[in-house]
Amino acid sequence: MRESRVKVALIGAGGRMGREIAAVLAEDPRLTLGAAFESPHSPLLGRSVSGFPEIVYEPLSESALKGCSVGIDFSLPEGLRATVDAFRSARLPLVVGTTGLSPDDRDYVRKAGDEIPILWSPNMSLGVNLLAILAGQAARSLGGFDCEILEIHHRHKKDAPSGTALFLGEAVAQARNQLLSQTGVFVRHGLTGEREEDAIGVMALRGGDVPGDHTVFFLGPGERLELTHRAGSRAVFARGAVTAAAFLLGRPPGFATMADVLLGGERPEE
Ligand SMILES: NC(=O)C1=CN([C@@H]2O[C@H](COP(=O)(O)OP(=O)(O)OC[C@H]3O[C@@H](n4cnc5c(N)ncnc54)[C@H](O)[C@@H]3O)[C@@H](O)[C@H]2O)C=CC1
Ligand SMILES: O=C(O)C1=N[C@H](C(=O)O)C[C@H](O)C1
Repeated sequence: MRESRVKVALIGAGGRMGREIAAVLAEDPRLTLGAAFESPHSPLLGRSVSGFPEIVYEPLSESALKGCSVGIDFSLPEGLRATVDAFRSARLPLVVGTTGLSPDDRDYVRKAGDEIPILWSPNMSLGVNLLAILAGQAARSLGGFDCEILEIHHRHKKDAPSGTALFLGEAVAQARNQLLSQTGVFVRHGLTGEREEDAIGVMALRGGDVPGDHTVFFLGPGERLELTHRAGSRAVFARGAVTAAAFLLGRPPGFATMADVLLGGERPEE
């Protein structure tokens, strides 16, 4: 029988998230896997993808994108610009979940929205995107409280703090009319002196197989508020990524976030 489902090009297909997304696509009624891209140095090249015996891991190329209608990237920042360029040339929409991006990388992704539908979000879960809104509201309501953010991730995570922790910090900073790049404190060690009043501490723990925990603390005189999100497994991120890919299909060029997909565009600053 001819495959009628929309084909997805998956970048970072052999990684933890890539494999999780392939598993979601194997069950999805509308979208399926069309191509599985891996690093040119990956030992997986040439091997079949689990659940898709006809598809082998290969390095990204424009010719291999043919037949695919949308891309999903969960890889590393190093290769991201080349991936964005390939999707711009092919005029295909792209979902990016990769974190650890520099401010310039983020601008590069955003700018691609002039040419293709593109979405970047450091966290594809509904709960975290709502948490960013709640954290912004709390920051506005709890003037004078100190804000600290703590994240915990598995031992294999390569970037710190997590993209989500930075996103939450940006939501709090924005609600206070500040910039996280100016008020964020990412390390404390030794004789640090007293806490700066406007500081937003963003701290990372690593260990075990934790899929992703984030807590935003508001610490005030005699009381504290803790807003926590815990991902039960990576499946929540994978399902979110596939939903985002379906969202981009048929849309005009533009930059989107998961707030557009899951919350009708409601963002932390609103
Ligand atoms: N936005 C979200 O909801 C989430 C984002 N992430 C982020 O996704 C990224 C990947 O996470 P994991 O899957 O845990 O990492 P991983 O290290 O298991 O997988 C990354 C994969 O990308 C491949 N890769 C590297 N360079 C490549 C290139 N140029 N072309 C194609 N493939 C390439 C690697 O060989 C590896 O297989 C990280 O930045 C992580 O923080 C992870 C979970 C959720
Ligand atoms: O690397 C991970 O695993 C995760 N990365 C994302 C991040 O950096 O925020 C999202 C999620 O928490 C899992």
